Amino acid sequence: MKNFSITGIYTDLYQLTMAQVYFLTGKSHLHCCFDYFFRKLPFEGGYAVFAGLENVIDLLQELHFSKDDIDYLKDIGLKREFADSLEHFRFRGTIYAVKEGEIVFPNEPILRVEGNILEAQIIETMLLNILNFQSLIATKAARMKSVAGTKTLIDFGLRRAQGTGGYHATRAAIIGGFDSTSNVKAACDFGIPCVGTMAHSFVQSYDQELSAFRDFAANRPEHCVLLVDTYDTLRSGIPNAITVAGEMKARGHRLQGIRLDSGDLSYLSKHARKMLDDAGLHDVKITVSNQLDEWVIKSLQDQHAPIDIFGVGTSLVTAPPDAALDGVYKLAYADGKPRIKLSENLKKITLPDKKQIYRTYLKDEHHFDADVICLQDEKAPSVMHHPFEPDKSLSLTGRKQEPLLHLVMQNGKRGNTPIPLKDIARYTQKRLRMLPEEHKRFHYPHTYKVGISEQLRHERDELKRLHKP
Ligand SMILES: Nc1ncnc2c1ncn2[C@@H]1O[C@H](COP(=O)(O)OP(=O)(O)OP(=O)(O)O)[C@@H](O)[C@H]1O
Ligand SMILES: O=P(O)(O)OC[C@H]1O[C@H](OP(=O)(O)OP(=O)(O)O)[C@H](O)[C@@H]1O
Ligand SMILES: O=C(O)c1cccnc1
Repeated sequence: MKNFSITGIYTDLYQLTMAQVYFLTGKSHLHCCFDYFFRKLPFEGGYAVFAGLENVIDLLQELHFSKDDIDYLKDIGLKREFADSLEHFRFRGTIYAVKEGEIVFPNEPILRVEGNILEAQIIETMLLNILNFQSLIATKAARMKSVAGTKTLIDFGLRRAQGTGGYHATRAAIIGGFDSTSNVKAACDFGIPCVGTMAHSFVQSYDQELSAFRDFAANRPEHCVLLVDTYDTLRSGIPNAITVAGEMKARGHRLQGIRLDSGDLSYLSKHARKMLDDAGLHDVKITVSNQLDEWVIKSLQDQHAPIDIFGVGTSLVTAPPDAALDGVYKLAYADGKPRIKLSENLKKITLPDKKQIYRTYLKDEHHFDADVICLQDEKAPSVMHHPFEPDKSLSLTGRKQEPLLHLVMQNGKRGNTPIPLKDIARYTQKRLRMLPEEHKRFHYPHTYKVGISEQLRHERDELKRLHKP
């Protein structure tokens, strides 16, 4: 897998300023652990899809500071002694994480970085930047996939994305369930099927729509999808497409499809299907696009629109109404001791120490309905407590449980062979099938239970007492 060329300065200045203090005060080797977790599910949904892990591992393996980076850091005021030491910086930490593509929930320590405080601090911004964005987009994509079912989803988002974010958005879309992309660079780098139709400008540049279709078909007869809504979809676009399909057939080719990009997509697709079928073109596929999102796709499905392919841009890559996943990176352990961050807001008090997450299955053992966070070395807990409401608990006795955190990087080296994107995407769909339906509905999904073990609760409450003035 390839990545943008990213070096150690892909971070916030304060990470380096703190690292400088650790370096100059001889604390660089302090061992610590940071947890990555988020607090709020996006889209008022019932789950999130964890994405970006493989990119993080790849980047951490390569992470270094170039000579130019070091000169720049000196220019902006970092001390020469510290800046020069970065020439030898390499990430040598250890990472535990849930599998990429896993279904995850608020407050779960989805990923843990263990290392010296200098390296663990410097990587925070890059790690959050990648995981928050890709997890957000993978979750949005999964919502679209959940309503598109077996129909094809294409990412058309690059032009609408927040700058180069469109690159990783494509990767995340595939994890969430998209099939292909129009984004050539992402397709090339990540091994994703690369597809495309035609733009209105192509049709407009000809005096006749039919001539445009003919030239396009002649030039790419194996992959020809004609955009039929430039002038009049039913009276011009589709009849012209049918004419060209006939001509292609006579030359031993097949028109792959048509694309509708405006108007009532249900009404037009029904008429288009009938016109194509009446012409014997049963295998010509109908693609639609135009400001689609999960709600429009669901509505079109409910209207039984005979659409084969949905092309989605803006809503996929910008993920409205949530511009970001609120994932954070918090210190949980340092210098041999568990650490806590207190807050007036109970929900913002962090969970101390090195932890594990156990996923708990229903009796059928094919569906999961609760996760419990515990201390790393605990066996699967038999009871879980509500993290903030002391009276609420749930017995887990006799239930199948599965640890979610796995070693993915040890002392700076990848712990496994890279996982192909296709396999990650397959894993996401498999896990989504194991999540009960009530957590997947769009309106007021049932809240998935995430609790803490007795021992973790005890440790957290002791630390709270210790630090409360
Ligand atoms: N049958 C349908 N059911 C639900 N939503 C639809 C349907 N048809 C189209 N839409 C969606 O409605 C939104 C607006 O469509 P609208 O017809 O106003 O725009 P338009 O066709 O692009 O207009 P214009 O002709 O100016 O290009 C789009 O998000 C589109 O995907
Ligand atoms: O609506 P979105 O979900 O963002 O999907 C991407 C849109 O981008 C293209 O339109 P654009 O007007 O940019 O170019 P075109 O002339 O090819 O239609 C395409 O036709 C879609 O409508
Ligand atoms: O290939 C297409 O049809 C396409 C590509 C990008 C954006 N909209 C459409």
